[in-house]
Amino acid sequence: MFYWKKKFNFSGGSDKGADESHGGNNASKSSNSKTNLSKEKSSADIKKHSFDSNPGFRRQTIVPTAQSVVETRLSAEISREISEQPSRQTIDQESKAVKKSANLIRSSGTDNSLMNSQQPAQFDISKLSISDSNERSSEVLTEKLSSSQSLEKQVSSSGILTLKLYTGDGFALPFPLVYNPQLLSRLLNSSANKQPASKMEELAAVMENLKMTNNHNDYEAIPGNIATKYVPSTITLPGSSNLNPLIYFTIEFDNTTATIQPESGTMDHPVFNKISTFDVTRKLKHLRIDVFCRIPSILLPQSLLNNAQGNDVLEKVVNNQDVHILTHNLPLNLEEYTSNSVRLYNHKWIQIGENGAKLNLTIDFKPLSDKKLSIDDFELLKVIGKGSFGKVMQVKKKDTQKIYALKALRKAYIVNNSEIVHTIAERTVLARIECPFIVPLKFSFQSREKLYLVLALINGGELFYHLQREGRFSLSRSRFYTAELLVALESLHEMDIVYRDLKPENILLDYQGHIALCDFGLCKLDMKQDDRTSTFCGTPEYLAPELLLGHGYTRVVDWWTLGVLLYEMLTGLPPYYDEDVPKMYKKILQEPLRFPDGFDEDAKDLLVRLLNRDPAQRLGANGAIEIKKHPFFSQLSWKRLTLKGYIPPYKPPVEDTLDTSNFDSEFTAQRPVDSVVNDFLSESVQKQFGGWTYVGSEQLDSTQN
Ligand SMILES: Nc1ncnc2c1ncn2[C@@H]1O[C@H](COP(=O)(O)OP(=O)(O)OP(=O)(O)O)[C@@H](O)[C@H]1O
Repeated sequence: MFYWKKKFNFSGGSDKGADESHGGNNASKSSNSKTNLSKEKSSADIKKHSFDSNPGFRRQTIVPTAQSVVETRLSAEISREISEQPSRQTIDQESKAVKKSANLIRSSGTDNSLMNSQQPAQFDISKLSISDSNERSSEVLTEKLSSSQSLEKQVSSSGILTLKLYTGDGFALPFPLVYNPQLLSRLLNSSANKQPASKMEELAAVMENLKMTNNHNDYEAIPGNIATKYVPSTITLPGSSNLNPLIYFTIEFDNTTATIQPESGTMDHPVFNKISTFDVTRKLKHLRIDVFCRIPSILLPQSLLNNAQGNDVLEKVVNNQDVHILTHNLPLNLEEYTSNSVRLYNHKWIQIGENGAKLNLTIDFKPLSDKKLSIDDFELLKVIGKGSFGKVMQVKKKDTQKIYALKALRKAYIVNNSEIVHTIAERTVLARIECPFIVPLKFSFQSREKLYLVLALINGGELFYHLQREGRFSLSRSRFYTAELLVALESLHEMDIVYRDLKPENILLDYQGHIALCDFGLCKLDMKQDDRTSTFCGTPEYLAPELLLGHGYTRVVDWWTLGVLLYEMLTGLPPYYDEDVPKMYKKILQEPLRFPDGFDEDAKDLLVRLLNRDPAQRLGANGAIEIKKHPFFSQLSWKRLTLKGYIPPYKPPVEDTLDTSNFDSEFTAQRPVDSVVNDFLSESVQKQFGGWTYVGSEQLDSTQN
């Protein structure tokens, strides 16, 4: 898409030094050498950057700053112009500039033929509301901290879960394999765990038998349930000394995943003898087990290869992608165990598939006292991204060997940019929320200079990166992501949290291709159904009209952004995009919503309703359920979706948790260090970070560490 090409070439503005160690809140964002626009940069600044050869434009979030107030005024002025109300008599220095921009916009000319549902809402714009500066005051901070303190359970829920996986049995493939004795015997012999030659003889007899019973002379396919008995679980491909698993398992707890590959055995009967540990910081009810196969297409019968098109599973094999075989949620009931170590399963055979597939395993849970963590408890592996206030690294927790994402934030920058409230809000939201589509916080801790968030590592890449590569997504893929995001936003709203910054840049894909929403820096807490706020923040392309008009908005703004995202996924372009940001704001406020020819009717209807400029009439104004009931989602079972029960339409290429190939090499090539800083912060400032620490229970401590 042209837009993506342009975005990809969007030139960064001032580069004030992105390194967290070198200061500045101007860090470039992750992926593809982001623009180095400061987080404070207004959208008016953004428009000034020319499209040239600088790769990797990511849209910048606007956070509430003095500049935002100017922006709010600008928006109000624009709407004043649009509504053709008389402009203000007295013009101060700031509003002069504003007026100039507004005139500029007017002279550019617009199409005023509005669709009915797109009529700009009639807001009273006569009085300007200034940015919700209360949100930033330290009194409010103290209030928020104490309210989150009282809201949180003071029960410890931390511990370590140890899983020992011994062996499996009864795994079948969802498609047949080629019966090519030569190829198969080569495979059997090349495998690290050579199968006895008698296996080939046995298979020949089975095939002979099948041929007879099917009365079929040229039978070339071994049925999927029989093939697995003869094909090794791991093979060494010619010319390689690496062991390649043909079947592998992922164990997922609280979005932290372990990939377990067999060490020997057949696909039907894999032998593992592997141990994996998980940090428990919340007592989830299940451990999720997924089984995948990775079959080289050479093993598919020619007749299947010829007919692979249109068959999801076969297309994956042809394209060298892994195929999902089955999912099982293993009950844990951890909430029953708080003080004693317990063996939950003892060498037990667990039935995990309908057709007799089972696993033999042991699971132990050991509660831990809430030990405070420090950076020394982690091995720093790779830099994977940059946020505005610091970098994000892939790390290994030394005791459990689990891989996480660690976000380090420098306190001095947070204080200098009056971001304490938003930072604490991010940590609070992450600790409270239990939604499968939101990246969970595992731990948070602090030093005198820095704050640290330890998050599940989501390594399938940003949705932004995938959309950028592919230009647009298919209808079913867009529907899948929209549905999972709808559930994520719904769970935030249920906790009276408004998200405010939905965009592909803040959405990660996990190793299976499910959504994980990240970056909660713009969330606002305690926003009940009809509560209003007026902070001017978000991302220009995604700003809702009521937010632009600056007269207060409710959490319904999130449904507008969901509409913008769906439109962008389907067309490759946000609905009212313009290079010139003030023009874009004007379009958001008044331009009709247009669709390309042949646009799906249900999608169109949903978008018209989500992108309704009147928040009171917008779909979702009465809760997420309204959106869930729309015909666009009629084929979905929301229950199944919420259990991650649908196989994602796209599986990112992810080997295991160590795999960082979906992150920009600009970051992964950097040396992972926790930079030493010597900022001095007074005790009273330090106190404001008192509630940061989290090790599984809401320990809102008042001490430094
Ligand atoms: N849990 C995670 N797993 C994998 N990558 C992550 C994770 N969290 C963040 N990242 C990567 O690090 C980048 C920066 O993180 P994030 O957006 O949270 O920082 P930020 O400072 O809040 O950014 P912003 O400047 O948008 O406020 C993300 O874009 C993403 O690529």
